[in-house]
Amino acid sequence: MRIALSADHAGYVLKDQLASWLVEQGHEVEDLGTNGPESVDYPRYGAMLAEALADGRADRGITVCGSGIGVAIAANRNSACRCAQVAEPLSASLARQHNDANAIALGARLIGIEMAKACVTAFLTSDFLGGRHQRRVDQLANPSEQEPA
Ligand SMILES: O=C(CO)[C@H](O)[C@H](O)[C@H](O)COP(=O)(O)O
Repeated sequence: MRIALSADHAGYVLKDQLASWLVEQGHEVEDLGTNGPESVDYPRYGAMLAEALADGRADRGITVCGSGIGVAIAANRNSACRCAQVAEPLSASLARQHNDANAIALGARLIGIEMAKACVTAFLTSDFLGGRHQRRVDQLANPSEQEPA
């Protein structure tokens, strides 16, 4: 699978660990940075991840900041991106099964490498269930099709 990764300064160590591990597993990884501890601003890194998904360079995305929240908010400003902030594997599976998430955001200050790998494995191996979930995902892209309350 082609997987794009990005991180801010709080997440780059975890991002690099995940990138090496994913390459070992045979995935094609695009590392969008950042690549050092200098303080950077997360909106750029969330946005770059979403752009890699939007233009078709990546099938899935993983983005990391201190909490996973900032990069997720930034990535989700691009309508091509459905990014779920997750801290355990069940949420990562549900993000695929119900939300057809094409990206996850991890918090490097919240979870360690083994939990991060468990989340990524669940994200990469779970399939979208379609059906009623497809209707809802379609509504995300086109809010005018939402059913009245
Ligand atoms: O966006 C965040 C919080 O929602 C991320 O966790 C950032 O990595 C964090 O805000 C960075 O904080 P720092 O004090 O500038 O290292």
